[in-house]
Amino acid sequence: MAQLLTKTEIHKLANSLSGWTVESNKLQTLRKFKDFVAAIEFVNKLVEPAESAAHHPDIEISYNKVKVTLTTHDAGGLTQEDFDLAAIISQIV
Ligand SMILES: C[C@H](O)[C@H](O)[C@H]1CNC2=NC(N)=NC(=O)C2=N1
Repeated sequence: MAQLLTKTEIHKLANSLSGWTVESNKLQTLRKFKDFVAAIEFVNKLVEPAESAAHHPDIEISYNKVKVTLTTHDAGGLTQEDFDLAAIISQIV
């Protein structure tokens, strides 16, 4: 299982990642699309990278907005796996 990152490591990694905030041991990003269909299309694009990494985002959909939250449930906080997946998700349009 991936190891929990220290606060210093989290701070450093978060600084090199744009568009994400760190909220109580979670990484979060909010993406906005033209409509619900476009939001769902984005969510569908998260499936392959999540399955490949065996690491899965928590997802909230509200009409045209998608909130993606990353945390490592097994470890009880943020690990390198969350930052790796965040970097991949950032590339998805
Ligand atoms: C066995 C399996 O790989 C684990 O349970 C994985 C699956 N996906 C996961 N995703 C996330 N976000 N956190 C986890 O701890 C986690 N655990």
